[in-house]
Amino acid sequence: MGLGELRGVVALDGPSGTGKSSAARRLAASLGARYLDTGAMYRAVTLAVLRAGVDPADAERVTEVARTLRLVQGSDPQRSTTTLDGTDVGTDIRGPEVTLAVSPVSAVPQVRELLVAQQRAIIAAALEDAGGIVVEGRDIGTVVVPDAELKVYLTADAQARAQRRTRQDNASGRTSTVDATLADVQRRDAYDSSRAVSPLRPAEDAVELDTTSLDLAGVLAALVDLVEQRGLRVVAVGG
Ligand SMILES: Nc1ncnc2c1ncn2[C@@H]1O[C@H](COP(=O)(O)OP(=O)(O)O)[C@@H](O)[C@H]1O
Ligand SMILES: Nc1ccn([C@@H]2O[C@H](COP(=O)(O)OP(=O)(O)O)[C@@H](O)[C@H]2O)c(=O)n1
Repeated sequence: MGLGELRGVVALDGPSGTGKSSAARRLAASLGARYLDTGAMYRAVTLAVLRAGVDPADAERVTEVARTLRLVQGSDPQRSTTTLDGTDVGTDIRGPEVTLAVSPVSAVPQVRELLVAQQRAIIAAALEDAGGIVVEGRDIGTVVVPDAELKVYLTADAQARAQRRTRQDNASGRTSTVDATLADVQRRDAYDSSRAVSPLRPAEDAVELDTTSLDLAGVLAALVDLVEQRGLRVVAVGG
């Protein structure tokens, strides 16, 4: 028997390497729901900024790039796609240049305004089509969907997060060391938490889940429990 279907929005927020993408994708897939990776959208705008030769700190020109690009973010948990002007950029947006520049680009209020509007449209369409969606990012519970049925804020020790991210980078052919990754993780944590607009922080009504000593299966089980407790899982008659 399947796990049943998700009804409503699950918002998953938290810093880098806490397991948001992995857990969100698995949760959505196991509950017949859609999945939205909002970080991929900020990364795609950043890639376009870099390709245009624009300084990520130049808010005016960054806004111009964000206004003119054609960004399409998919919501299929089995195959989460990101395209820029019709071309798949799923690999390029994970590169170190984008990771280095993404925080300043994400701090530009006009960029956030454009992307939040697009995210809300994707979420509305997913609720209409599939009934449920798992959305992950930094401001989902606080700004994008403040009335989400379930908000979870994932945390983990910085060291554990850096180890996970380094393993992931090395597995996808990007050489990095734990020390360098730890420095990057801490730099982005500080930048994302201290920006003026939509800083990274838990929503007041979010459930905090520390994933430091949980494996992915453990994180997924905790999330399924929370979905269940909130009555967000609908089991089809005879299912
Ligand atoms: N609880 C966990 N235990 C072990 N590895 C994990 C755990 N959560 C995530 N990972 C691994 O860490 C890496 C980063 O996870 P990811 O889901 O991309 O984090 P985030 O989206 O929060 O940045 C991935 O390779 C993932 O498989
Ligand atoms: N909802 C979101 C999602 C991401 N972001 C920004 O986008 C960056 C990349 O997000 P991500 O989720 O892809 O990053 P990782 O944690 O996976 O490395 C973050 O460091 C934030 O600066 C944001 O500002 N708001």
